Amino acid sequence: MGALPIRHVEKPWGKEVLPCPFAAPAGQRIGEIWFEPPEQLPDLLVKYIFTSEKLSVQVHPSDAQTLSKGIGRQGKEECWLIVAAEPGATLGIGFDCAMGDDAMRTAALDGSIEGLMTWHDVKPGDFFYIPANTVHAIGAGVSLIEVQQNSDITYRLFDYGRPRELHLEEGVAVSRGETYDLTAWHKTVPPRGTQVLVDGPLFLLDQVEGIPSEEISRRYPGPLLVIPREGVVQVAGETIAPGSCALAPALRDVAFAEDGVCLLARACAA
Ligand SMILES: O=P(O)(O)OC[C@H]1O[C@@H](O)[C@@H](O)[C@@H](O)[C@@H]1O
Repeated sequence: MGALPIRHVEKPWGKEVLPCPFAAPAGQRIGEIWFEPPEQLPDLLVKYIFTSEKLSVQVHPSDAQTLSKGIGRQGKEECWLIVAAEPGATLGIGFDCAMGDDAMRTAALDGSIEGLMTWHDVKPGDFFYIPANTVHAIGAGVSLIEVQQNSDITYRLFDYGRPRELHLEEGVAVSRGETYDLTAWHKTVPPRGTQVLVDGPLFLLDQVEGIPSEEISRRYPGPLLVIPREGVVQVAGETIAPGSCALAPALRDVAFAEDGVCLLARACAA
């Protein structure tokens, strides 16, 4: 119980200098900080992502697609809360115009896929849910918190010529050549206040200011992850500060500060 172990993941698009309270080990370009999923809540992975360059143009399969391929129980849906963004920072999500498989394959091969995607300007507090099969590429100059299904199945369609593996056929097979529906999947999250960010069907995510209401308590009847954003929380007596993520056996084991803000997350029953 308590603070989850942290894993630093090097990425070609990561950063050698991370924003406070994080620190990259000397000489390493860290792109992701993972909080190792605990046994009691194995289906969710929380990460901080820090970018100095664009990530690959990529797509993830759904639960049904991974199951039918025999490559696991979970596909990968994910969501992003932007915590910092340099001026002009963007995220590529979906396409400006509808596109078929052949056009997508050709565009991925010649790199024009980047220009066909819709690049959304971002600022702190922007929140995006990325359903499986949505083609996406996080841009340069952002720090974000990602909550995702605990699966590492990423199909890269295009990687700006970096010498990493691509997964063109698998990727095209599960990609939707569609516009991203901002009305359905984007929210604006003020730095304070209580707000439901994700309401299933795969997981729940809430921002909570102060002491959780009865309504929030009903959404979290069992083990949950607590991610402080502003101020510390105590989880079973352990102090958890911003930049950490803790497992709590239940909401009653968490002492929230009246003026604190944190994120709560749990997976939905399979
Ligand atoms: O394939 P690269 O560019 O390293 O990006 C991989 C990363 O992409 C992001 O969109 C998220 O899905 C992360 O969970 C993932 O680790």
